[in-house]
Amino acid sequence: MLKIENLKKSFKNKFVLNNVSLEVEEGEILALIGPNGFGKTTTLNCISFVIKKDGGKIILDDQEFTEEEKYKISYVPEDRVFFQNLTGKDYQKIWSSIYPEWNENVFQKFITKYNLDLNQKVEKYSQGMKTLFLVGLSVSTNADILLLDEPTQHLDPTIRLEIMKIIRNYADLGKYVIISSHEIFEIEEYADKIAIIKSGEVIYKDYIDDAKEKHKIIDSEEKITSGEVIGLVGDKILIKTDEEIGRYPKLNEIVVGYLNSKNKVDIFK
Ligand SMILES: Nc1ncnc2c1ncn2[C@@H]1O[C@H](COP(=O)(O)OP(=O)(O)OP(=O)(O)O)[C@@H](O)[C@H]1O
Repeated sequence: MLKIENLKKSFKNKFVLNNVSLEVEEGEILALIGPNGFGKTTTLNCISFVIKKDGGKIILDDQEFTEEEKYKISYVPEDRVFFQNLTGKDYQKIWSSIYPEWNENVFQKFITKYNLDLNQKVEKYSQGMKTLFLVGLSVSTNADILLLDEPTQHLDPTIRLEIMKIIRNYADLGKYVIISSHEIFEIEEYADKIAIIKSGEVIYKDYIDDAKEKHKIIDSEEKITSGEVIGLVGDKILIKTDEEIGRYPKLNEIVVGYLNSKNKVDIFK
C-alpha cells in the first residue's frame, strides 16, 4: 500500500497542506478533486520530492519512502515545460536512463499511435502534444507510482478517453496511481477512489462506488430521520444516510455537496 500520512506544507507562513493523509492500494487510481488553488498540485509536488514537505510521511509497503527512491515515481507535472533545445529523442534517452524498468516497446507504440515526431524539439509541440508526450514517457517508465496532474488537459475528447484507458491499464499492472483532475466524468469512469481537497485539507475520501451508496440526493422539503446533511447541490441536498429516501447521487453531486458543506462565500453579498 502507498500511504501519505499527515502531509504538511506552507509557503511563507501560509498553510497550503494541513495534515493531508491518503491511501492507495496496489492497482488503484486515486483522484484528487477540489477547487483551484487548494493544494492538489502541492500534494503531488511533495510526494514526488519536487518540493520539500514541511511534515508528514510517505510510506510504500510499510517502509518510509525516501528521495533516493525517486526512480520509483513517474510524474506528469502541471507545468508542461521542456528545455528549449531538447528533442523527443533527447527526452527518451534521459527518461530511459533514469528508469531501470523502462519499456521501450510501450514508448514506441505510444509515439507511433499519436504521431509524435521524436526529431522535433518538444518545446515546439502543441500544448496537447506536450501533455501526450509526458503521459507517453510516464507510462513507459514502469515505475511503481504514477502521479498525473491534469493528464487530459488540452486533449480532444476521443484522445482523452484513450489516455484515461491507458492510465487505467497502467494501474491494473499493480501500480499506484494518483491523478489530480477537474474532469469529474472521466474520474467517475476510470478511477477507484476520490479525495476531495479543500483549503489544504481532505474533507472527504472514499471509494467512488461506496461514496455513491452512502449518500442520497433529496429535495429541500423532504424530512430525514437519520443521517447527516452534507451540503446544497443546486436546489437539492446531499445527505449521508442509510435511509431509503431520495435517489443515489452522481459523483459530481457528491463533490459539489461536500465543497458546499462549509466556508460558503457569496461574492455578491
Ligand atoms: N511555490 C509556491 N510559492 C508560493 N505559493 C505557492 C507555491 N506553489 C503553490 N502555492 C500556493 O499554494 C496554494 C495551492 O496551490 P496548488 O497549485 O497546490 O493548487 P491546486 O489545487 O493544484 O490548484 P489548480 O486546481 O488550480 O491546479 C495556492 O494558494 C498557491 O498560490
